[in-house]
Amino acid sequence: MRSSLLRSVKTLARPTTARAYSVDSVPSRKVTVLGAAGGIGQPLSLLMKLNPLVSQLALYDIGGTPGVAADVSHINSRSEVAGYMGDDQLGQALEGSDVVIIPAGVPRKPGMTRDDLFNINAGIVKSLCTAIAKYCPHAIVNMISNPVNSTVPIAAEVFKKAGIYDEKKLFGVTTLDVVRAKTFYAGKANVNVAEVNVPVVGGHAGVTILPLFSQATPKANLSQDDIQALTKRTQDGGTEVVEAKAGKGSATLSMAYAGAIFADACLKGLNGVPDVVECSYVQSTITELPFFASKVRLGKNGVEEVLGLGPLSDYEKEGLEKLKPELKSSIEKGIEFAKKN
Ligand SMILES: NC(=O)C1=CN([C@@H]2O[C@H](COP(=O)(O)OP(=O)(O)OC[C@H]3O[C@@H](n4cnc5c(N)ncnc54)[C@H](O)[C@@H]3O)[C@@H](O)[C@H]2O)C=CC1
Ligand SMILES: O=C([O-])CC(=O)C(=O)O
Repeated sequence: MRSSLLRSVKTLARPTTARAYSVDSVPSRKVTVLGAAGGIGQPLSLLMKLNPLVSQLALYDIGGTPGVAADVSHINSRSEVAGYMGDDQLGQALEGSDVVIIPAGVPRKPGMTRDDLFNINAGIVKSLCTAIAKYCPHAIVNMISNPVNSTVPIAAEVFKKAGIYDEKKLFGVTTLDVVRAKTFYAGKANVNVAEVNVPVVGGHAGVTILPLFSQATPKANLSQDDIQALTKRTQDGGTEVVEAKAGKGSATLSMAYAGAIFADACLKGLNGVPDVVECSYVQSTITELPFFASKVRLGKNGVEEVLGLGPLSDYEKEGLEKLKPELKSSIEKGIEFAKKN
């Protein structure tokens, strides 16, 4: 997955006018980024512009999108780029969209939890999802805005109220947890990072992030202390960046990368590429919780199959039980907000 994205980037960066891919064989796909002028939005828009599966790229924000769109549009890759700004243009940005990526909302500052963002971001997500229901009810939605554990249930409720909810099309983007787990594992196990796979399940906040290092490949003989340290570092990865940025926001570049990987997987699934599997926070029955992140097979309609957890170590089993109360209450908080407002 990552290597194919890098291949696309390299191909498109080549200084040649020859087409490195056949546009005719690739279906037209419109991707909309909501929050496109932000810290994540800008590099994510760049990466989506480099993706040859995208034919139309719509960049929406409450401000700043004309500049971002003009800038990105000069890149000599397949997609046509258009910028949209403000409520009046939201419908146009969304109309006909196949995949909507949402990195809109405020990021954390040091000392805050993701849940501290709820009060502002819940309303933003609700209004954007109301517009999605109206203008592109069949689009796949990639939710990045935090707290993901609650914003995905909010989106589901908004879509249910509008009568268009399709659980196969709503995804909480947890790819950054996987990206981090892979990087940290490769460092500790001293293996080639490009070959590493680690599923990360649960949710996207603190202890709800549960990396399954017992299933990591290539296998390495790590001590229990190492596994615990890797688990904690993955769970605290976002906080590590928030603290390093010291008040200037949270992960943006690594998130843009992760968001681009996940959107690319959704597009591949839509286009009928077989065996596209990524971890994502989706409606789920693999535990008693209604939303849960696990490996998901992506297909022409979005989620094709929510895959099970596989064998867990005792440490992971314990982690799974520990995360459930927090994840449950974040889900309930989202549902309650959407029902009340
Ligand atoms: N799922 C994940 O793994 C991650 C999620 N995040 C979350 O992503 C969100 C965005 O983070 P950043 O890009 O760093 O923040 P940012 O503040 O740099 O950018 C957010 C953008 O959203 C825009 N925005 C605000 N209200 C909007 C609305 N109603 N419609 C459209 N756009 C709107 C703002 O104008 C701004 O351009 C935060 O909630 C953050 O916590 C961040 C990193 C990882
Ligand atoms: O930590 C944050 O606030 C942003 C985020 O979700 C991450 O980096 O994983």
